[in-house]
Amino acid sequence: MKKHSPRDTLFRVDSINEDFVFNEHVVEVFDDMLDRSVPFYGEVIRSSARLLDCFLHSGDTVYDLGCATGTTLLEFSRILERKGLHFIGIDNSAAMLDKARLKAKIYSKEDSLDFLKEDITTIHHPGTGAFIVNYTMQFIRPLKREEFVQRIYSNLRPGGILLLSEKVISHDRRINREYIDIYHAFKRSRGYSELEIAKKREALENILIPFSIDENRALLSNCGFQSVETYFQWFNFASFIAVKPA
Ligand SMILES: Nc1ncnc2c1ncn2[C@@H]1O[C@H](C[S@+](CC[C@H]([NH3+])C(=O)[O-])CC(=O)[O-])[C@@H](O)[C@H]1O
Ligand SMILES: O=C(O)C(=O)Cc1ccccc1
Repeated sequence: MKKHSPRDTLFRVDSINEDFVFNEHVVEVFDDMLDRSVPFYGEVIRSSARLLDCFLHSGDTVYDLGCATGTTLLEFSRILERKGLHFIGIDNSAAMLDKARLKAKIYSKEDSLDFLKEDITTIHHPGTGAFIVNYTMQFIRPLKREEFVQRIYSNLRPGGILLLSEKVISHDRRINREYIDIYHAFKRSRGYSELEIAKKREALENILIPFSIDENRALLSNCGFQSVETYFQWFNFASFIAVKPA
């Protein structure tokens, strides 16, 4: 998939000096950016697929909220091909969805994947088997998150699951600082310069607002999810499974 994605150089020169938005410049380099900015991106997707395999039944529908260019659903449709699931990606960026549809076509998956332009905070898709929300709730205003998760909960069928991946913070200042440094070292190892890392950090300030693992857990529990666990963590990145009671 990387073949189709030019390298992310958005923060190399003075091309972006404003808050981060998902415009066409971002979309063009987006797959390369996620691949180099999210630790174990592919492993999180494959682990998520395992959980879908455990919890879902044939005929279930999976919605990927904030699906971006559709990478996750393409991988699911490959791994879970024989399970008889329906995969639908939702995003509010037309540019992202254009790219997602193009990729689905390139990989001959147009028949098993659908993409909808909707606001993920106002969805109405009752009876859903699973919602995937990867690296997207972190962009929703904190005060709006409970309503967002509540809506996901009420749209799940009994026994359905939410798989949530987020950048997280620690309220222990020392640990938090070290995790951020480790993450920046990871980005340097993936070819980003100090300046690019610093500029990106500034652009995301007040836009990407991470909760701690405990805050995310509490949020999920408060909305009715009784079983909540993490299934992946790498320093300040974590993935959660939350199951709606059957
Ligand atoms: N209110 C909203 N309604 C619809 N879409 C939204 C909204 N807010 C943001 N988005 C969309 O959420 C996506 C977030 S990217 C998720 C990565 C993906 N999950 C991945 O695993 O590849 C993360 C990132 O860009 O850092 C973008 O495509 C936005 O257009
Ligand atoms: O690039 C960064 O520094 C980020 O934190 C961005 C990010 C993190 C996780 C998912 C998507 C984007």
